[in-house]
Amino acid sequence: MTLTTAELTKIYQDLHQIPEIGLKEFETQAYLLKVIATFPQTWLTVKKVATATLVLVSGSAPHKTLGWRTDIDALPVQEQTGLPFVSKHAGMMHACGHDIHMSVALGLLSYFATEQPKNNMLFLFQPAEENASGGKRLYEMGALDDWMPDEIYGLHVNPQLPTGAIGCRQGTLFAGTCEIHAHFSGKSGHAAYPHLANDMVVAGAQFVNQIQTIVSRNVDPIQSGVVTLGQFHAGTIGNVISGSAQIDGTIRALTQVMNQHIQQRVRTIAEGIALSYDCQVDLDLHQGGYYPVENDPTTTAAFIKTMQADPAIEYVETEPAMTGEDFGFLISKIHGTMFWLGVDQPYQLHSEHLAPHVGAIDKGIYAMTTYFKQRDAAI
Ligand SMILES: CC(=O)N[C@@H](CCC[C@H](N)C(=O)O)C(=O)O
Repeated sequence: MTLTTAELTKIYQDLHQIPEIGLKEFETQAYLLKVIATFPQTWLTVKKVATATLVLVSGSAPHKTLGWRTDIDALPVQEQTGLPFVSKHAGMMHACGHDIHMSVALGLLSYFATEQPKNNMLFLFQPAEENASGGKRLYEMGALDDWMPDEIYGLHVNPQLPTGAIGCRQGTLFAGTCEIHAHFSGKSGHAAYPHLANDMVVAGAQFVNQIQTIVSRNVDPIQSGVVTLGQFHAGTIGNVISGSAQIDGTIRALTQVMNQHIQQRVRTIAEGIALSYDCQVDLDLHQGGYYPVENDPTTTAAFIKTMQADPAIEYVETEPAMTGEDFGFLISKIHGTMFWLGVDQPYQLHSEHLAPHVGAIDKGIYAMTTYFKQRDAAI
């Protein structure tokens, strides 16, 4: 009854074709429910919460609950992979590998729906990892309360690791992030009369430049941080002075203290620009649940030991990464471990060309089935 490689490949290709933006994963949820309905249901209980799906696997002699979290949302990216199973949703793509994540989760669930564990297991198919802290939302609305896991685990694909390799580390795996949304408002006017207007292209450009000094001048060089401004919209035509500029970006840091320090510098610079350019700034710094992903010492030691002991698993000790994950929130509430699953690609996460190696699915399922069986017996 456990899903076969051919079935998992088909599931992956189907999911790849129906990417949806966070909190709108209706088709994805319907597809997941359809697949889950094909598993033996004897010890499964399925619950829907908006676009999230929670599945409890009731153990034979439960003492604890082991949690597995997968994210289900996609990105507003126009796919350019040329794959025969390309996204059917214009402007949307699984460019962060959540289609692989879901396939691994379904494979794992199909195994434990057939082989009953001793302890309970909770499978959380979570929306909105990319845009709206889906994990934090579910936790805070009490969706996990009845089935709260004692430990929680999750993975993320890694294009830079060989297919199926497992990458992990003690301590921080992923950075904490914080979105920057800055809107500058001045006075529009004719290009020929700058003295009668208040140009937000110039104010915005100064903001972009001054932000570059944060990492070079305000971050301890022994530590690290990133501030990327990925979006700048201002103006409509070359001979009109723009009265507004919208600039969006993201902060990354490996500790919450550093994240907050950088947030404060962004705030101060934005206010300084507003003062010196005599304009208004509306600044929204939004961290949500994107805390640093801090792996728990106990669960991570057990996980790494299992990975290293199995000759069929390629285990790699990885460095912390500046990618973010709203798993950071769940892992701040529930002890657990996150790890990378290699998908061997020349492209980065979020690239319109990303086409993860599908061979990673079986290997991810094998690694986690092995670990969960050992953990289930040990606790
Ligand atoms: C793995 C990955 O790429 N995660 C996203 C998480 C989004 C964080 C948030 N929306 C932000 O932009 O700060 C990432 O961009 O790292």
